[in-house]
Amino acid sequence: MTNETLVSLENVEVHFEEEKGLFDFGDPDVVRAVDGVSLDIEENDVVALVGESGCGKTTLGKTSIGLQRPTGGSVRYRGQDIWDAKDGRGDVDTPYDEIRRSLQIIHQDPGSSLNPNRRVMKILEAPLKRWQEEMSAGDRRREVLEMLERVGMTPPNDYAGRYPHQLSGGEQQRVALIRALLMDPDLILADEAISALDVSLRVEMMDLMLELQEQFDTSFVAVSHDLSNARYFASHGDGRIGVMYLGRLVEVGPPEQIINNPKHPYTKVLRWATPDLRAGADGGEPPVRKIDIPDPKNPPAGCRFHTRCPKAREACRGDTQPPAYQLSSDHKVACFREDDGHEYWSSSPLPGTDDDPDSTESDAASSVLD
Ligand SMILES: Nc1ncnc2c1ncn2[C@@H]1O[C@H](COP(=O)(O)OP(=O)(O)OP(=O)(O)O)[C@@H](O)[C@H]1O
Repeated sequence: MTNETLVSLENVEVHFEEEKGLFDFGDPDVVRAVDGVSLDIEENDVVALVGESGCGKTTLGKTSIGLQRPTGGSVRYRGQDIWDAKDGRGDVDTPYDEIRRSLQIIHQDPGSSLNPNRRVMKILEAPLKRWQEEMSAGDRRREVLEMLERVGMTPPNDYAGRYPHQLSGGEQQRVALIRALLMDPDLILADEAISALDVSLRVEMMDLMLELQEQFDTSFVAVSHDLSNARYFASHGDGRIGVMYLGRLVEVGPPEQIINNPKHPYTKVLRWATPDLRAGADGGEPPVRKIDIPDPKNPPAGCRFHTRCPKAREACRGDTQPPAYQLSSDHKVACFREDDGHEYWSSSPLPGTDDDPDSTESDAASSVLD
């Protein structure tokens, strides 16, 4: 991994205003899908975003590739603010078209993103026609066939002549991956790109993405609700796992740190909730006080996780959200417990937490996540 920053998110917010009914005159409800996230994505980087449904993974992923406009903060591609480039504000060093080409996406359901009326050859020639206008028709076809062969779709001529519905889910996802790569992108967002595949095909697809990542010098942001898959992808790609909770990035770090030595109490919950990873100390009750995830339209003050956290104290529900404490060059945690001098340590444990002297049995429930 080189240290050149490709995409830099600084204090990014994405707040969605919910539509009101015709006779509903109050202020619109605001969903804080992403709320104050900073993250640098390097060249040849791999970042796997994990967290419960609705925590903002997809929104953050789309914001990283310029598909979602943030309502606050900035998103830069090689130093150029993406939305300034789009709106033509200030001196634009990198044109928006180039940014769009460099930041690509593959979706969970490739079937719906591939034109059902076009054969694979036509689908895959399109990006080359658009971005490499000087390429001859013969070279274009050769390149497409070579890519099909590279991803194991052989004989390539046969696959090139098929329509998307004549491909399996795994083959459709390969075509979507080739189409993204033919744009010669710097970063691909893989949004739950393997979750619709049979379990047996998931590792194969992750291996293929990582193999091509090396060959094409591309970075990946992978959105996943499964911590084991995120671990596989991030560890084989020499990358990081980012754990999200209610719009916040609560921990980001190398996969082995996140799995074997998680620092944020919420990361421990995620590990507990992942059967493949639940072992030893995690074997018993879930390390959480309440199952219910708070409403993202009305998130708790202070640390977003304090209503469920078994370590929460009075200081966690104050006005301040925990900043990201840097534990090592690539490991950050947003929990007051990482600051030895924080008032957390002198404040009273909240009722029902591990340190509450009046607490008896944990009132944790037996199932935590969906
Ligand atoms: N266009 C939108 N308009 C309004 N609310 C939205 C919009 N997109 C997302 N949201 C809301 O923002 C929050 C975060 O959604 P997002 O899809 O980013 O979460 P996620 O972690 O990717 O969830 P999942 O794993 O279920 O896809 C959710 O409460 C969702 O309902």
